[in-house]
Amino acid sequence: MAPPTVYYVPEFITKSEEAYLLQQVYKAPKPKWTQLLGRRLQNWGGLPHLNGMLAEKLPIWLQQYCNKISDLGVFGGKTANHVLVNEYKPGEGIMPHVDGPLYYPTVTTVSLGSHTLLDFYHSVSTAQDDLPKTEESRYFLSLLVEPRSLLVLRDEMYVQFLHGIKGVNQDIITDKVANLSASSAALGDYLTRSTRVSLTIRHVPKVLRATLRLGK
Ligand SMILES: O=C(O)CCC(=O)C(=O)O
Ligand SMILES: [Fe+2]
Repeated sequence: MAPPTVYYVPEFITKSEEAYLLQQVYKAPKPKWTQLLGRRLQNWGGLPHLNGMLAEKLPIWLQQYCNKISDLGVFGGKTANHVLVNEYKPGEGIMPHVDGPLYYPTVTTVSLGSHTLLDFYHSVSTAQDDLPKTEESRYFLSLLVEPRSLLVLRDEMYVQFLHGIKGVNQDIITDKVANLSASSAALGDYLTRSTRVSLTIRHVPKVLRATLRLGK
């Protein structure tokens, strides 16, 4: 089986690009936000659906970064066409989950405003035995994602593991942080969270094209 693939690129964007992107996110009209339990989000590019996504044109400020990331080749020559903007206040997070089959096999994330710790868990179906497993016993490793970084998760990392963010105000850097050497943190650090905005940039392969048939 292919090893889990993770690319972590610190300082993928500059501070002024970060400020520009945050400004664009907060410029969006209020109805663009969906409030969820523990975070709020903006969906751009269309609503992904098993039958296909009715694609919507991305605004230029997102298209630019879709292009920049796609040019790395992480979507196998395709160009990202979907962006999820998540906003987490300190103490907020996202339950362990898999992203599902709509975007397979690559997910890329640009972080703005704050670091977070992304935690990975073995999925129940890949557990060695069928004893009930606690979240703690399924815990695999964490990745520290810093502001302005790019994270790319591919293939097995995407399929075999759940990912989540704990709803805490502070993260402790342990030896389970797999990308510590690529980050500016050190073992034993306590990192206090501020508001983090993440851009989850993906390629949705199955797209419905709205065809206009007006007359002939
Ligand atoms: O904010 C993040 O980095 C993770 C978001 C996420 O996992 C998702 O939207 O599916
Ligand atoms: Fe996710």
